[in-house]
Amino acid sequence: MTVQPLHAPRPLGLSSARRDAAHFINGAFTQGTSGKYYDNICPVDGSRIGSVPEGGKAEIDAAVKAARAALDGPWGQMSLNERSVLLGKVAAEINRRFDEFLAAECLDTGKPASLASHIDIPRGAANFTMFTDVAKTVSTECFTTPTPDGAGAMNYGLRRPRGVIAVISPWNLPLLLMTWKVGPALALGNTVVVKPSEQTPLTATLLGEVMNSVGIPAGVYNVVHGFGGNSAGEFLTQHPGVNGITFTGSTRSGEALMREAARGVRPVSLELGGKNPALVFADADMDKAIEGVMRSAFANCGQVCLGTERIYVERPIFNEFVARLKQGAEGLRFGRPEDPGTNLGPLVSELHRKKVLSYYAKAVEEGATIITGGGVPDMPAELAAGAWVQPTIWTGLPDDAAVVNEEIFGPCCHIRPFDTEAEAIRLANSTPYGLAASVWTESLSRAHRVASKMEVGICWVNSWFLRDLRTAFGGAKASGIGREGGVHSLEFYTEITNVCVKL
Ligand SMILES: NC(=O)C1=CN([C@@H]2O[C@H](COP(=O)(O)OP(=O)(O)OC[C@H]3O[C@@H](n4cnc5c(N)ncnc54)[C@H](O)[C@@H]3O)[C@@H](O)[C@H]2O)C=CC1
Ligand SMILES: O=C(O)/C=C/C=C(\O)C(=O)O
Repeated sequence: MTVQPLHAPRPLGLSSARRDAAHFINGAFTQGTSGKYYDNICPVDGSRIGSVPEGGKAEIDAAVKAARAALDGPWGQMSLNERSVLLGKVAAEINRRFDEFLAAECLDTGKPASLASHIDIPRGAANFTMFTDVAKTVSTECFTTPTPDGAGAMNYGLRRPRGVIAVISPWNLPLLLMTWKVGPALALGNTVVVKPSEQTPLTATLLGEVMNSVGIPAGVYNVVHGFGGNSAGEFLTQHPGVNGITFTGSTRSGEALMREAARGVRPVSLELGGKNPALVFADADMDKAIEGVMRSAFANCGQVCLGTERIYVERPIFNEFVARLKQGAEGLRFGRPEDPGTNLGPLVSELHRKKVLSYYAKAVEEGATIITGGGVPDMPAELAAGAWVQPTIWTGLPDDAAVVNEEIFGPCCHIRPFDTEAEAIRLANSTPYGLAASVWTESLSRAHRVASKMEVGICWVNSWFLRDLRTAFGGAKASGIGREGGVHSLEFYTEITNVCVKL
């Protein structure tokens, strides 16, 4: 494990004025009326980035009312083509202000700029262009229906926006995951109230400036900051003016949110936790498998819901695989986000570090062999207050160990050997979760056979996080309800009215 040499960090390009978050309601930035604030802390070094206002019922009510008024006003009158032009401008403006978005995301999360500039910010922009294209090309159904008089009837579907959408988003890929919901919601004519994660308020705030500068009408995009339970998040999901709720985050919060959504029978789209397996067969291309599994276990410091925390390796290649993954993990470089050589940032917060370290301790109690890591790295004094943890690999745990069954959301994984394809499939599926899996094999028929048996929403073969935004994205079992992406987003963000015309 190496620690980045400390050079003077290049400025992250965010002016001090933008380090304090603000609500964005009805096209205006506001601190709200609750009078409550909390500090936004940078996980790289524990420094204070700025302040964040905590919204209460008044801010949520104002945001929902603004969203409703926009729906009833100019936004609701716009054609898909007009919305498409405006959302294209949003994407272009994010790209024009790329460095500011990058700086904001890196400050909030501590993630390497090399990662955020490759994934988070470009995807944040792309999420605004992709869904108008889908909406323009996907037709609704049409049936001709025989009637007793012989004249018949014609049925056709009309899509209408669902209304005011509550977007509750997490901290691990803040801009990417928030716009993954805001993009399609707006493309399809809805308006939104966003409650970003309390830990990553900056890019959602910055997006308010973009919305105003390209002429998105006031009230279409609203942001209220705050916490989840008994705070802005819960007040938003409870608000009777909200017509649908879309959420990415933990399964436990998803359950709470679903209870709120039951009032008024509001639809939910939930993308929740995972305990994702990788199956590595003896015929896999070892270099590709190591590269892919390295990313899936350690990218974003393991804080990706699609990440791999359980690795099953066919016995003949088990020792080699473990040795090579260990070598890879030990080659990762901690450092400040702006240092180009950094490929491992801190966890998002000290609180999350406590959770991850509690699993590191539990692994020892449960009898794991620590192949590498297992603790906190020695960091230079300037970074010592950051939320750093070592990338960690374990072997030797029983299948019922907590560490093998519960989502940790850190840079860690357990590796276990298997002997038969049937055993690998059984192990992969023996979890309440069902978000993602990856299968590594050079056998075409095995790849298709095993993929078809995975009880997950997304199965990659010989890859990981290879995303086509037109595909269905979401989780099976306790990993979620519903799918978003491409035409699937149309299902959640619109209501279909069937028109039946008697001829
Ligand atoms: N993408 C994913 O799958 C993510 C999974 N997680 C998992 O969740 C664990 C806990 O992390 P948290 O930050 O607490 O995630 P969380 O799921 O509690 O938070 C995600 C979002 O939901 C909001 N929220 C929480 N409770 C709510 C409620 N009752 N009503 C409305 N909104 C609510 C939060 O304010 C935040 O905006 C992590 O350790 C990780 O295992 C966390 C973040 C993302
Ligand atoms: O939409 C994507 O490509 C990425 C999704 C990642 C998550 O949902 C997550 O990490 O929570």
